[in-house]
Amino acid sequence: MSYGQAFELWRQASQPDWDAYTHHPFVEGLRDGTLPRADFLTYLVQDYLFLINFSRAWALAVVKAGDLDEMRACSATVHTLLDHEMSLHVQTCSAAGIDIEAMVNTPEAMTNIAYTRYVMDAGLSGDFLDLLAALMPCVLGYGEIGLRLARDCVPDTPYREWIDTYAGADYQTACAEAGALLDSAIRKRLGNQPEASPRWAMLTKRFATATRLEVAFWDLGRA
Ligand SMILES: Cc1ncc(CN)c(N)n1
Repeated sequence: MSYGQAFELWRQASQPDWDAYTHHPFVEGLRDGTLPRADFLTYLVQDYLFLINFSRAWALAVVKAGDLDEMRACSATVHTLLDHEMSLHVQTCSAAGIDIEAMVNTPEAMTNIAYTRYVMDAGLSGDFLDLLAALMPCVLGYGEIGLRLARDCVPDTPYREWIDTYAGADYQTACAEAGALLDSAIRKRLGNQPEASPRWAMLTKRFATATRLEVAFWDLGRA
């Protein structure tokens, strides 16, 4: 599955952090089923809080978009986050006796604050491309992780539902559309040779920083 040209270039430029993100011990624990349930639930509650702020950042992308097609693509992502991805968190936590009130009343971990506010700042202080560069590791990294784990996980991992959410058609379509949005937004603003633009290095750096914040986010589940 390809998520577009800019993603491929930024992904390569962000090594070895990209692999540290997508092959983190937490991810391997999901794959082989050894991740302790308590760690998973700690992560899921923090991730629920993360997704609330992350949805706000995609809503900011609607504001920063340059035309109706970009607005539609960003608002579709807000909808996917709020009405699909977060259901996984609510249902899994509810089955473990953690209700929504308990989730929203959990204090945000510092790493969580650092990540979502970094993304929000990219959008507030920068333009649409700055914001997209900071948003992409989240969306596309989980797409890549989901596909790999669906292929390589042990058959009886208790984390099959999580894996299926990110490997599933809905999430993979969202990834393909996000990658296409990124390529088209770059082409519209920087032309056909974006790597030659003076902005390219900063955009690459934003993607790399968000990737490092993803690595740190997995560690929340180990608290
Ligand atoms: C921290 C984080 N990064 C990415 C995703 C996938 N949208 C997520 N749910 N949480």
